[in-house]
Amino acid sequence: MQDDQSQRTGSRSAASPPAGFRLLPGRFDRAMQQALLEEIRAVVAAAPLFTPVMPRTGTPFSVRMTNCGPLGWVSDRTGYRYQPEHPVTGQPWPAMPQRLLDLWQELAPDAPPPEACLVNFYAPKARMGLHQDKDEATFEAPVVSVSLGATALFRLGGRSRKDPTRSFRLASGDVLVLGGEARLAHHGVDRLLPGTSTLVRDDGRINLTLRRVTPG
Ligand SMILES: O=C(O)CCC(=O)C(=O)O
Ligand SMILES: [Fe+2]
Repeated sequence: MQDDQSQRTGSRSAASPPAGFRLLPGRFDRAMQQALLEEIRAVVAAAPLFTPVMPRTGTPFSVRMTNCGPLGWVSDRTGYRYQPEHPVTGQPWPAMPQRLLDLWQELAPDAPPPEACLVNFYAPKARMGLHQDKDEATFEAPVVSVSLGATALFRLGGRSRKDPTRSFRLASGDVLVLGGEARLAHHGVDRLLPGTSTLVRDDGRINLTLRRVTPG
């Protein structure tokens, strides 16, 4: 028999996940998801979603983005980077909701506070290719990610792009932590599973990714 965790991670025959990987299914209940969604709506009202493009090629991402916190992650033809202002409005990013700062405190008590919360908005056909989160100047803190809305089929690999990958589902309210050995693990979203949540309208998904960018 598979236990619940191995069923979720599809890890029956694969190697065990890297140390520092944590999946907290249902960490946010529906009421907390709703409250967080309202806070993210306020963030998007102040800092509208933009469509990042790939460096050099200018190919648009299928995911639209914004940020909250002192720094925000952006991508344009000149590269990937963190910056204190919105690339279109030139305004500072809105503050990070206290609920997210509390989550970070709970999951990364020894790390300095998060500086960036990237807000990824996925329409039903959006995806995110396999990548590492490595634009930060420090990897001392974990990446903490919160999923809202449609379930994502998430892929997690290793530090090398060639390492084997495993797939699992990230449902609304799930929290994922990539720290320690897993901090530089490759990961991506293969696709969304339609009809899996009513939280975000039109089968959309929002992912919030909290990161420390500069050394503490
Ligand atoms: O949407 C997700 O679950 C992953 C997002 C991600 O990997 C990123 O923003 O770097
Ligand atoms: Fe990532």
